[in-house]
Amino acid sequence: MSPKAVVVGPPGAGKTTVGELLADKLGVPFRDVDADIVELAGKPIADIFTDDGEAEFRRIEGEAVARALLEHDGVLALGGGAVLAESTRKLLAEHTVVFLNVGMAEGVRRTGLSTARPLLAGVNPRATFRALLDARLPLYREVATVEIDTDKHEPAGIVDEVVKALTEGS
Ligand SMILES: Nc1ncnc2c1ncn2[C@@H]1O[C@H](COP(=O)(O)OP(=O)(O)O)[C@@H](O)[C@H]1O
Ligand SMILES: O=C(O)C1=C[C@@H](OP(=O)(O)O)[C@@H](O)[C@H](O)C1
Ligand SMILES: [Mg+2]
Repeated sequence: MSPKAVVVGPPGAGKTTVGELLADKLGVPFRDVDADIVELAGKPIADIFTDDGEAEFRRIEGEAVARALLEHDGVLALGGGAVLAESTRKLLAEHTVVFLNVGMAEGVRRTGLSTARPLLAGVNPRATFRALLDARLPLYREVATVEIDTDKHEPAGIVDEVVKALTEGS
């Protein structure tokens, strides 16, 4: 059993939103590792960061991704920082991985109103987002089968692009 597609990318790229629509389109189930983590920990992600720290969140995340890759055969969305773990990047080498990209301005706009992402909750979200992109872009590209820029398109259009890119690549 293996996911039809694993979706990675920065916060606000639309992994959850587009991932769900993509699963609908392909007629397969959708699973989001962030939701798995919330269920496992029994509390929201912001509370895990506050109570237990980022390192503990990443430990739980690494295990949750590994389990989901084994168990899920639909579309699987990861959290934006899952690719930071080398062990996760190694596992992803065996999978079809869709990298949804988003630029700093649009990423900050999309995530700006939410308090659910503790990493972006600081005083300067634009600088934080910029630094996050600089650190992670090479990692997303290392694992990606296809890369789709989401800045200028609605989720439904992005789904069509993903399906096209995956069909062309297979
Ligand atoms: N292509 C898009 N255009 C406009 N808004 C979007 C797009 N993709 C996602 N969004 C919005 O951005 C926010 C973050 O989307 P989400 O799917 O949670 O991203 P991620 O899971 O990658 O962090 C949501 O409010 C969502 O509706
Ligand atoms: O970028 C990150 O490090 C994170 C992104 C979040 O998921 P989304 O990318 O779905 O927002 C969530 O896993 C956590 O807040 C950490
Ligand atoms: Mg998400």
